[in-house]
Amino acid sequence: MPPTTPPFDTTPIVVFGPSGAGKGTLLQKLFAEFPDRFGYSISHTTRAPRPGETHGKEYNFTSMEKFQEMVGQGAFVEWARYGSNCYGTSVKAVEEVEGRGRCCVLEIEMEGVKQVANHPTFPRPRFVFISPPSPEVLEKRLRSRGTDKEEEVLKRLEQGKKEMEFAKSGGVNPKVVVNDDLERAYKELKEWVVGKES
Ligand SMILES: Nc1ncnc2c1ncn2[C@@H]1O[C@H](COP(=O)(O)OP(=O)(O)OP(=O)(O)O)[C@@H](O)[C@H]1O
Repeated sequence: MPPTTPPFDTTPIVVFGPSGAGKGTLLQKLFAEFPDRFGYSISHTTRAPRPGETHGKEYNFTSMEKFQEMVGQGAFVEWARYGSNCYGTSVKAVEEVEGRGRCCVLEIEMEGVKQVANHPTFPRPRFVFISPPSPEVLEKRLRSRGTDKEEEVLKRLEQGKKEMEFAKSGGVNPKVVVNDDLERAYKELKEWVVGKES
């Protein structure tokens, strides 16, 4: 699969998969190997900025009223409410990454993936699902990552099952990369993302 339009294909890439499957680990490798090729979009949020956070840098901070207005206008590729705050990726934020000549990478969860796939105007991105080799390995990785309490681990595993079912359901028909051996999985992801030229 060669790179397409000059200098390369900037069609956004949606990365999803169970928590602990290795999305962050794989993307970190990709961004490190290709520092000028990819970018994350700046999300909108209704939560207040934390000390040190700047509007337009970490997030586009916005009021709930404005956020809801944008939802009504179809301005978000995907959005969600977590607790009392809303978070979303705007079409414009994705286009800004493309405008900088970079390929926008969206690392999102299942509900967001469904919204992206069903968005009325947003062009279809490329979908890749990062799968753990097995549920047992996923559990082991989540535990050895050591970032979550027991209750959180169980919640992530439960949600992970739903993500696995969704990926198989044919809704978005993603490229599937099984993250068994990290170097092998990375090579497969890289070849799918950038082609075999690198
Ligand atoms: N191929 C692999 N073999 C062994 N361990 C791995 C592999 N890939 C990732 N890991 C480890 O598994 C854990 C989970 O990986 P990571 O944090 O990248 O997952 P994630 O999908 O980004 O999770 P989240 O959605 O919660 O951010 C980490 O401790 C990571 O170092």
